[in-house]
Amino acid sequence: MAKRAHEDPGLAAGVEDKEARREAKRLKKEKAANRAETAKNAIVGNGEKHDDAPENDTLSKEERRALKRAKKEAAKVASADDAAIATPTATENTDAANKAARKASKAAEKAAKKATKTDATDGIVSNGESSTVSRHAGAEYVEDAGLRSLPQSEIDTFIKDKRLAIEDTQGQQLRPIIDFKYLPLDDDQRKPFAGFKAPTPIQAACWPYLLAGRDLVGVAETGSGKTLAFGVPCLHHIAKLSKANRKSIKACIVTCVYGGVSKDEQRKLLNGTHVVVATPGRLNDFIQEGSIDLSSVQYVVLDEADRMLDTGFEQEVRKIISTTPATGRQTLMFTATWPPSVRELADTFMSKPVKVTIGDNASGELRANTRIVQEVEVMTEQQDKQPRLIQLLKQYQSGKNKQDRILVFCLYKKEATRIEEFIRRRGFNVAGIHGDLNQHKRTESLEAFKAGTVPILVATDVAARGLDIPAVKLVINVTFPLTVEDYVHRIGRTGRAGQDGKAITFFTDAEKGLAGALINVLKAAGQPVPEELMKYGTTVKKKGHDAYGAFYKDTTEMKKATKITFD
Ligand SMILES: Nc1ncnc2c1ncn2[C@@H]1O[C@H](COP(=O)(O)OP(=O)(O)OP(=O)(O)O)[C@@H](O)[C@H]1O
Repeated sequence: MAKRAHEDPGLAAGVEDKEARREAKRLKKEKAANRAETAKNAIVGNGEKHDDAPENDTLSKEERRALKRAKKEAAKVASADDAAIATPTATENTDAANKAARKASKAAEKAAKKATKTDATDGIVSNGESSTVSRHAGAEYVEDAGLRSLPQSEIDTFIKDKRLAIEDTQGQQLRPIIDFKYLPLDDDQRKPFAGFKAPTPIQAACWPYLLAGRDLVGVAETGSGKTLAFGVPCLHHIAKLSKANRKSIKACIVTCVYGGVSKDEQRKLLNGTHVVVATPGRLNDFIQEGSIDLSSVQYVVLDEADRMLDTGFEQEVRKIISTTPATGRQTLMFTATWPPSVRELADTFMSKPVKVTIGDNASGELRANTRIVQEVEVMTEQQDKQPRLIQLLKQYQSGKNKQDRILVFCLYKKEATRIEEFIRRRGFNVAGIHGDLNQHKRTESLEAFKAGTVPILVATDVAARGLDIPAVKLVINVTFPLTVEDYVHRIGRTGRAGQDGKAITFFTDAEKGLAGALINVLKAAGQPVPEELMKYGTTVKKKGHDAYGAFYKDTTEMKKATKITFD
């Protein structure tokens, strides 16, 4: 039974020791409070603490271990305390307890010091002010002095001219990196854009937030350079890791670009890989068979994010994300189209993301690249399509344009095969890419088209998204896709990287349900709307197709956010 100190004078020394231990504990608590204060200072603009500035997230593995040790020691001290109370003769234990208390206190102090240091280096210096956002361990962004010293008017002009909107519920304000020279990279990391003049708007706007470790949704038209927008900070992040910490997969980029490469080949490549780029299905296959481990991943990108989150892929993506760390993970979503049906779902994977939208489109309306001239030809008869297609091919591949690349989209694999054959029989040099062809054939077709040796490629929607084929002059939609989002992606294979492009679309009664949404896309891009299309009406069906409709909720945009004005 516990004895009180005054009942036994022999306990006096023990009481003093206890006092000392209490003092040690108090000190430790104080340090923890300081540490919490440091974390609290990891705030963004509006003074709210960032949800994800948890103590442990900012610590390295080593630091976490030290903290764990410290906690253990503290627990030992606590039990030693109890023992001292419970056993009058516990004085002989107090030396050990004192030692443990000192050790625990020291370890906690060390961890706190390290943590403070980490928090400090996670800081962001922007506009001359020093503030801290410790979203992810190691995330560090110090705004370049040159960028900081630019007159605000120059930044404002850039934002206005590029029609850039940044929404951040955290109110963090970071200047867009309007010139490559303001990127904190070494020479090696500059190679991917060595030939480019300036960052594209989506790159300029996203880079600072991504380098600062923030979660982010980036919405920008097709061909606007989104790949480097997430790729550059990804590689920078990995390059910064110590060799020991770089052993496993650190970044995972999930895309829906067509797959089909042999598993064996890919499995071999996984060894020693830092970045994995994969389709959801293949990635889950590897996770299930245990050939890939994403538990050390710190950077997750959903490219073509709307597609990744729609009914076809959502569960696959959920499974993948559940195998990555829940905290300390930076999650990014990039897309050219951002239907309301997936916005709320997207939020469930991210923590207070910044939203960057290019093109006066803060609400994320469905928008096509405005450099693409869009023509819609309404046809009453399906059989009118083939002769018209040949007419167009002749027209656009004549004289000096003989080798111009033309991408012809069909809806179904069988249709694509039929159209490819039909075009070939008419004397054109053509290749095909669709799901019925084996990977070897697909790659061969794609390479020939890219190289320009085969200037016409007939494709299904496997080639609608993500494929970057330079200098496609014309996209012809022989059959309209199942959604208007897919239409925007299909035509987005032309007009890339600042070039002009053209898209000609055959539209028949069969697609009349999509007429309203198509009219909106045409109008938003300043394109003419043919009378014959208007006759189908302008109603936009919320549930155009299962792939987008099943989870449709008539939500407004993302949660209310502060629009940054950079004043
Ligand atoms: N800063 C830049 N200046 C000029 N060209 C660039 C720049 N950044 C990227 N590009 C080029 O622009 C093209 C399109 O880029 P990318 O494929 O990243 O577009 P995207 O926005 O991801 O398109 P999509 O939505 O269709 O997938 C690529 O050929 C890329 O090399």
